[in-house]
Amino acid sequence: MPAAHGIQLPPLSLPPQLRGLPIVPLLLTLAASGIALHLFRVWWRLRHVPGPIWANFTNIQRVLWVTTGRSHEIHRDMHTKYGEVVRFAPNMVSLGNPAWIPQLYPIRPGFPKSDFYRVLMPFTRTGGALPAVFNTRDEELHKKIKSPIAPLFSMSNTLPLEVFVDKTISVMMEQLDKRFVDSGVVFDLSEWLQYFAFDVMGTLTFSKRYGFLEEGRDVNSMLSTIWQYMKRAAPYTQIPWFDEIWNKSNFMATFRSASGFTILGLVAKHIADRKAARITGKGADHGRGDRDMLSQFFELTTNNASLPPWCVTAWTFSNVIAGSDSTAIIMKTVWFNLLAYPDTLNRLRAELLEADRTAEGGLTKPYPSWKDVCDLPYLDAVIQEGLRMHPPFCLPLERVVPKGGIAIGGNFFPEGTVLGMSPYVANRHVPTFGEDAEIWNPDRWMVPKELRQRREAAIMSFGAGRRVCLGRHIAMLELKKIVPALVLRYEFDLIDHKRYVVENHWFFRQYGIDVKARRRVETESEKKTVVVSA
Ligand code: HEM
Repeated sequence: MPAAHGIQLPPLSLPPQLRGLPIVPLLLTLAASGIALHLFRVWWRLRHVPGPIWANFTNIQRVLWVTTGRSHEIHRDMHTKYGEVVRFAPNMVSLGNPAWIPQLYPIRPGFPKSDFYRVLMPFTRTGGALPAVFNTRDEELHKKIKSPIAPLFSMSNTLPLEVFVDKTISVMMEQLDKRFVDSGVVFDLSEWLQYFAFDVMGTLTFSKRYGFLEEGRDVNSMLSTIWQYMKRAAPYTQIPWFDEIWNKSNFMATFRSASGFTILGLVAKHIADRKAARITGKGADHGRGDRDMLSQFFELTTNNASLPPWCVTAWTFSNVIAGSDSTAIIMKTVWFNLLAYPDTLNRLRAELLEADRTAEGGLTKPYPSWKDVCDLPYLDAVIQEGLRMHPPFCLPLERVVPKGGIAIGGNFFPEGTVLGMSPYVANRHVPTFGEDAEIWNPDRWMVPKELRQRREAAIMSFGAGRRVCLGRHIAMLELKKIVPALVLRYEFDLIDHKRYVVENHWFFRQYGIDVKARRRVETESEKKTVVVSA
């Protein structure tokens, strides 16, 4: 043994009583016993819950499910195989019966979101992880940042925004007419619906379209950036402790751009521009005294000093990330299915034409107003069915069982267990939605009131309870505006329904609604149009 600083170290040797024992095998046995004991305890905790064997011991398989892009179907198949309660991971159980929604997603606090949602927080080296209304798990903080903006999203505050939806519709139609109508050019309708949904949210939030519709492309790669962000984040949601080390540490962020950074950059730019405009007195105003949402966000912080300084960023980030893709996904689902099932499209068009004939003065021109169409039963059924078929968020919406544990459906889940229900699974629950739950059938909503209400309460597309979607009225406004507007103006020929592709990485993505467009021959009443300027 070499001397350190001249001190002679004694040779390493075992105590005499241990000499002769097989130390290495002993250590290995001890380690193996420790691991076996740990795995036994992990399994024991939720041993009563059925599921695939590996789910008792590791999260790895559920991470892999998400990487396939088909986790929604895998989750559904797991429920078909194991029943309404399935163990997906050592501490995570998926529930599949919508009757349990009120227990799992109560209105009262005390059933917080799981670490899944922390993964979805954008992270920067200087600012750390940014909590937004959607992803914060801290219930106090959630209340603090949600309460001030909740009134902005009420139905009565949403309706005045209709004029901006109209403007965006007119830009879309101008572009479709110019580029595709009667030219025989095939285009992907799904892309244009996505451009529309984003440009509507851009208008509502910043008084500016992002320019997707005018340019007919993904300007500044914003759409692909959001998609890449989701795609990258989705597998980590299944193993959040790893995200903490890998994506949410300053050390790692030194070497690569942090998650959500680009979108935050875009949000920050809009906020900075607006601050500058406010100083020069050129803040955005819609001209009717209504201010865009960013202006309203600023006003809220001016009057409330107790709000955290990053509030405006968090609210705006929510609008960009939670409000556009989600609505686009439903628009695409509705349109793909209307085209794939032309009977349903014809029936919807007949309902709209009938309304045009019978309503006093006909439907509002050039696009039906919300008031004209909001109560049309078949339109409503079509939108509900679109929401049911492809909910945009398609992994279990996870919550953590509070102190004392909870019994749901005859199963007891101890405190700390993560429970979740996937909207895709709940929305296909056969006893609730019928044997044909896998298939597009708007008629399932044209049923007696009581059954319809039961189905409405069972649909999980907007989430439920305390954390139900804040923007659902805005989404319904957009959906009930764009669908009739396109139905009345165009005939689309779907080239091949097999080109339609869906992928799920927490958000759904669909593409391949390849169509040719023609102008529909309008009735006399429809020809009485008025011009809406963009
Ligand atoms: C069809 C369109 C939409 C669907 C299906 C949808 C779906 C959802 C779902 C499922 C949740 C709850 C997620 C959970 O529990 O983990 C949610 C929350 C939320 N959504 Fe939406 N959303 C849509 C449109 C919008 C729009 C247009 C906005 C904003 C303009 C928006 C803003 C929000 C916000 C802020 C939350 C968080 C609410 C909270 O935690 O208190 N959403 N949405």
